[in-house]
Amino acid sequence: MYFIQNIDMSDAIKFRKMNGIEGKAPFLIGVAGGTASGKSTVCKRIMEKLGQVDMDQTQRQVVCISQDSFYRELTAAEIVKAGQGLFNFDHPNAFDEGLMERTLNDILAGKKCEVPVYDFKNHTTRKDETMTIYPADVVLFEGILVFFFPQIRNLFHMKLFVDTDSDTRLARRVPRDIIERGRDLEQVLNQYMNFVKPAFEEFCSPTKKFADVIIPRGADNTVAIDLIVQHIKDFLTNRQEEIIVETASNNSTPSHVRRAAINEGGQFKRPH
Ligand SMILES: Nc1ncnc2c1ncn2[C@@H]1O[C@H](COP(=O)(O)OP(=O)(O)O)[C@@H](O)[C@H]1O
Ligand SMILES: O=c1ccn([C@@H]2O[C@H](COP(=O)(O)O)[C@@H](O)[C@H]2O)c(=O)[nH]1
Repeated sequence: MYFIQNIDMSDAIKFRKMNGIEGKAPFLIGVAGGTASGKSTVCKRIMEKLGQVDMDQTQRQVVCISQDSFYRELTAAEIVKAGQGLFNFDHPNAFDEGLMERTLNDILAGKKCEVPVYDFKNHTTRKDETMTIYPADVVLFEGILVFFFPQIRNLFHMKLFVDTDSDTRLARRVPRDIIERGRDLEQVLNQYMNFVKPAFEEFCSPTKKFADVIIPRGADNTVAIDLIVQHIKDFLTNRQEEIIVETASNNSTPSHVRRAAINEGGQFKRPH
């Protein structure tokens, strides 16, 4: 058994990625938690600490997808209700469970996927735009109900629950929905009291028991985030080692790439 000291991508890994020879299933991490608990912010911190944010999308080893992309298309009558804050976006029926499951299975099969982009202002997915998800080694999937559906929950290799108290969540949701999602104060508060809070208690909060790691205080909890980042780094290091060994011994790989993999192997350190 050998260890690699850095996690930079080698020529061997780049060759495989560019030629679609990804093969290996990514490590799939589910990130659940109530609205405005800090799920996206925690995922952003993890990506930042892994040096993924400024990287080209095609080269990223870690990618993040939101469950918001999987809100189902509403009927004309439902869109009118949504505009009045009278549609329940916090109920499991608001999501396209089938599309979510098919997409995650494609991602686990190492396929490149197109994911819808959700428009909160109009309560619909953008007709002319999708987000391309390139094969990666680690995929974060965040959303209020990512642990609710058993078929989806069972796909995760690691489950995180961002646990932020409801006062803080409401205090963050109000300005966010007004500034970023085009709502007014009355609409936000009515929706919160009628749908968001009851649905959190009925559908989201009970899924905390499925989590492997609960993150109190969300992105403020740097200790928890650092532990998770270290776990991902360990996974990436092991994955890189496996790919280098396979590439170096695979005769269909061009010889210069095999040589690069063997050279990378020269950096291996024997354990003490
Ligand atoms: N630790 C924090 N301190 C202050 N503001 C935060 C913190 N975490 C998140 N926020 C803010 O709260 C809002 C909701 O956070 P976000 O990460 O989008 O939550 P979620 O993805 O769970 O809905 C955003 O405006 C974000 O900037
Ligand atoms: O059209 C929509 C769709 C969703 N919502 C609300 O969004 C949150 C989930 O997103 P978070 O980023 O996790 O807060 C959910 O509570 C829905 O109520 C919406 O208001 N309008």
